[in-house]
Amino acid sequence: MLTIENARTGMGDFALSADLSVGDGRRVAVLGPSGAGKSTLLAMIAGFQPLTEGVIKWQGVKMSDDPADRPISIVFQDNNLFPHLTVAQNVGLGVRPDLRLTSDDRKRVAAALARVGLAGKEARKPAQLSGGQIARVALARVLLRDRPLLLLDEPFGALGPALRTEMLELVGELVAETKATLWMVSHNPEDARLLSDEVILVEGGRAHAPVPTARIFEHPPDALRDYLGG
Ligand SMILES: Nc1ncnc2c1ncn2[C@@H]1O[C@H](COP(=O)(O)OP(=O)(O)OP(=O)(O)O)[C@@H](O)[C@H]1O
Repeated sequence: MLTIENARTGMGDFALSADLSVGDGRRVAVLGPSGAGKSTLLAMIAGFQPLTEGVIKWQGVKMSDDPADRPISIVFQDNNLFPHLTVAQNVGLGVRPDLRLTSDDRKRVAAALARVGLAGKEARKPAQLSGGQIARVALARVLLRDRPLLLLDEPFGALGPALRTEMLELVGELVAETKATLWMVSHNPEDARLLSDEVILVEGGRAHAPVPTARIFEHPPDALRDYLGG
């Protein structure tokens, strides 16, 4: 379980607080108005955004201050690929940041790429891939890292609706296979409906406790009513 206890952070005149927990294997959509602090919440969990108060615990133990030591993979909107590295190298970074891959590592990279539908694309550079394929490379890296918490910060926001649905379905399969807990920031409530069990609403300087997705759609809070069309 991930527990955020009385946590608070701030940047300039912006402040965000959170006091909530999410069980293992849950799929959580993080929704809320633009600028409300959705990315900030993920950055707090990942360790990029320091807390001014409170603590974040994983399985009851305070997480390391070093983001690299946290049990987390994070994918951002730009999919954080290095343009000068090949697809295989970009994925290999997930296991060995110095890219000294053993033959066993290379097999695992190839298997992860095959799992996301990119068999045979190992030697390409990101510029030689479509938007959907780039997103798949980022997911192959996540698969290889095999961390129990997967944080997605709008990684499919630039894709068209059909492709986005396809990618969300793939994410659903991958988290089911790896039993990871998913935290997904989205601007699109349909993404939440498709993939999440629970919704965390971020608004008014607060990340609220998770609510079952169905209940959010039946009784949308004011902050979501506009883009839920209610
Ligand atoms: N470096 C900074 N200094 C001061 N304020 C900042 C800084 N970076 C972000 N902010 C503010 O922090 C708030 C939260 O930003 P954040 O990116 O977490 O929101 P968000 O809900 O993810 O937004 P969006 O949906 O538009 O991506 C915003 O109001 C933003 O203006």
